[in-house]
Amino acid sequence: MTLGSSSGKVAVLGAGSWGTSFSIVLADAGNDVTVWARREEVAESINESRENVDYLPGVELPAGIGATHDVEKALHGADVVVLATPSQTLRANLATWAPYVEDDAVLVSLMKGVELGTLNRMSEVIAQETGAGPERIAVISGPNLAKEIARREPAASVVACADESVAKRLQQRCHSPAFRPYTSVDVVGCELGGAYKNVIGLAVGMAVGLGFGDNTTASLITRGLAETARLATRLGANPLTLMGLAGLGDLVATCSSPLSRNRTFGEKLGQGRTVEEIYASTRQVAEGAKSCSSLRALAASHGVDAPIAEHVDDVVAGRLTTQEMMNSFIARDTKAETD
Ligand SMILES: NC(=O)C1=CN([C@@H]2O[C@H](COP(=O)(O)OP(=O)(O)OC[C@H]3O[C@@H](n4cnc5c(N)ncnc54)[C@H](O)[C@@H]3O)[C@@H](O)[C@H]2O)C=CC1
Ligand SMILES: O=C(CO)COP(=O)(O)O
Repeated sequence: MTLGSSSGKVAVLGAGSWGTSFSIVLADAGNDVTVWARREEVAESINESRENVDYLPGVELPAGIGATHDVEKALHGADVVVLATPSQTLRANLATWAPYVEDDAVLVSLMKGVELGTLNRMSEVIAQETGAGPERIAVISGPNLAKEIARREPAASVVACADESVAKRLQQRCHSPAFRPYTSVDVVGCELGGAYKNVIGLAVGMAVGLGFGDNTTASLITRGLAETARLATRLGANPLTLMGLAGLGDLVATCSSPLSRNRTFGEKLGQGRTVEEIYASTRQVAEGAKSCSSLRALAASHGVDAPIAEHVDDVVAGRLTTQEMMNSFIARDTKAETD
């Protein structure tokens, strides 16, 4: 199956907030979209009421979107497969899904996390579990808060694939009246920008929860970007990617918006809630709460200094309080800004 540039069948695997919102983008761009939902009742509700009541209540889904609980049906005839589950579940899911993926279909990750244990990025997990080469693996990442995208508020994003011609065809497949994708060949930079901004979002949320203002959050955002760029460039990313939509753009959206689950998770921690209480209060994923640990380990394995990932991981693991984290940031050994 060869990737077309105008329209075609797209399978979106994962009917949470982002899988459903991105399905709207794809349908608006002219694709025939089938969303796979883990729970049968979610698929039924999308087909019958044109709404995903659990993850995107109040948003009418366009006619170009159908839903199913049957993954084989979703994948049949799809030349683009969009992966939109929580990062830590991807490997186990792909083990089941891979036999049904059409030969040559392009696999697109929307996920913003790094796998615990293996420290693999999502594109690496996809390659290992499906055998797809880099020309069949892409990432879409940028400042794309699901609820705003679902309301068709204008936004831009990055479509990254090692094969630029594939990135260009995918760009056409998801260019809608409200969604403007740019191409990139920097898969590593886009993935690490997306995963790291969640950890910085947690730290900013903690600062907000503690009652601190814009100096504190701007300092965390700026040093967070430096930390992200330090690790990403060590792993081969183009530094300019981190200054772009998948780096700075997404960092700003996440750290500024009350819609961000990661920022909200951090804010609750700053207000004194426990990690267990926060997990119990929402069914939605806050990727940074897991990826703080994998990014910390990834940075350590490459000898990269990652104080924000380290401190956030310590808070999430209960080894530090949020106030101790802030005190420790200020008390660290002093250094030059550009070191
Ligand atoms: N929500 C947003 O604004 C954005 C989210 N993302 C990323 O997209 C990915 C998915 O996030 P959301 O859709 O927002 O999460 P969500 O929490 O809203 O939905 C997750 C979906 O995955 C399903 N799921 C949970 N565990 C599963 C498992 N073990 N196997 C299969 N499916 C499972 C859930 O039923 C749900 O449909 C994350 O990596 C997130 O960082 C990226 C850009 C924007
Ligand atoms: O990735 C996102 C926006 O680009 C969504 O952020 P949260 O997962 O923190 O809600």
